[in-house]
Amino acid sequence: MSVLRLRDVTVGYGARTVLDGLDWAVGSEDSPVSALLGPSGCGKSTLLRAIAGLEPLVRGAITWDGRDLAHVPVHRRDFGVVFQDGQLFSGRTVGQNVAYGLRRRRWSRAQIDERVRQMLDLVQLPDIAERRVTELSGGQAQRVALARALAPRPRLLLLDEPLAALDARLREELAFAIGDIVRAAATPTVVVTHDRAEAALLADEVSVMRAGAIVQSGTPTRLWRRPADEWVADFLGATLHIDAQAVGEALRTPLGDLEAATFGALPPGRCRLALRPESVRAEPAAPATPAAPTGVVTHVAALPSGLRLRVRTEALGEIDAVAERAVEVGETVSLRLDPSHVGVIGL
Ligand SMILES: Nc1ncnc2c1ncn2[C@@H]1O[C@H](COP(=O)(O)OP(=O)(O)OP(=O)(O)O)[C@@H](O)[C@H]1O
Repeated sequence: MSVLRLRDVTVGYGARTVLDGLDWAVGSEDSPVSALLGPSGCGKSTLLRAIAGLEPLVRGAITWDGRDLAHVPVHRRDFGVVFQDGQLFSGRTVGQNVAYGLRRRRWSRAQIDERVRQMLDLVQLPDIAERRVTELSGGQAQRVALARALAPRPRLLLLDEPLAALDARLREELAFAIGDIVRAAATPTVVVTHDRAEAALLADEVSVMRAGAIVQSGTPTRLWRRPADEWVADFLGATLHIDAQAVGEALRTPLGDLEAATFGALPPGRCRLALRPESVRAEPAAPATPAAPTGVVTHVAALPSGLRLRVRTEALGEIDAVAERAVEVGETVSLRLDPSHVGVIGL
């Protein structure tokens, strides 16, 4: 599989630098789908536009298979692009939309018909070639936009927040589907999103972007388990950071001991842990030992995923936790860390 490499990529609007010496590589065999994840305004769309050839570089280079793209115009890059709202041609049918890039490339009528059929099968919308695009639901429209972008066999697909305009349930369903579709088409793909769950649903590798630079890349699991710093941990959903100390086989924390071996190689001495609400389990039962950490419940909310609590503790003040059994405000609970939801920062 071919690889897109960015080296020292710098892009600005007027005097303002938006991408600042950015290095990145996407499209490797192991990770055909890469997500670019970052908060609003960090430069994700600018980066996608620079890759597409729509923004000039102030400095640096973008190469495809080692070849510099500086003088390759947008239409010669053979990159497919899908934006947030699909941007289908509203006066045309679904089939005419999917055929658009093929007509421009002067494919024959028979080749176009066959490819349109293949693409609509791929996005699981067979039999709608004759339909007007104004009659489609939001999810169907995004599938058609994907079919249109993939039809001319682009060597790279760029998706800019492709699910942002859809409701939550459809977003999740389509996130899996888009991942399947681009892998089936064997097209390396970059998808821009500000939603960490969407990034994990879609991509093999996630790159976290902050203020014009990539701060960490890795599999979603790697990012949850080993966030590069506290900012990355928070952006990925951490609500608390605590100190921990490796002592023999144990990792000592203000919320009890963990088995150090669970975390793989840890540096000797102190480290910092990133906790999400799911990292802390609260039990209404009294603690087994007097030394076990406890807290008093101050808030309870029933979320679809289970009970979410806020608990006042002596050592750490108010912290977030989850509970499997019903608890009430004012109740004392024992607290236990769930190592499968604990991240170690900065390794
Ligand atoms: N055409 C432009 N002219 C001037 N400034 C721009 C232009 N486009 C973007 N910017 C600025 O560049 C910064 C990065 O914008 P960009 O759209 O790349 O961010 P983003 O991470 O995609 O954000 P979002 O998730 O909100 O779309 C923002 O501060 C934005 O205001």
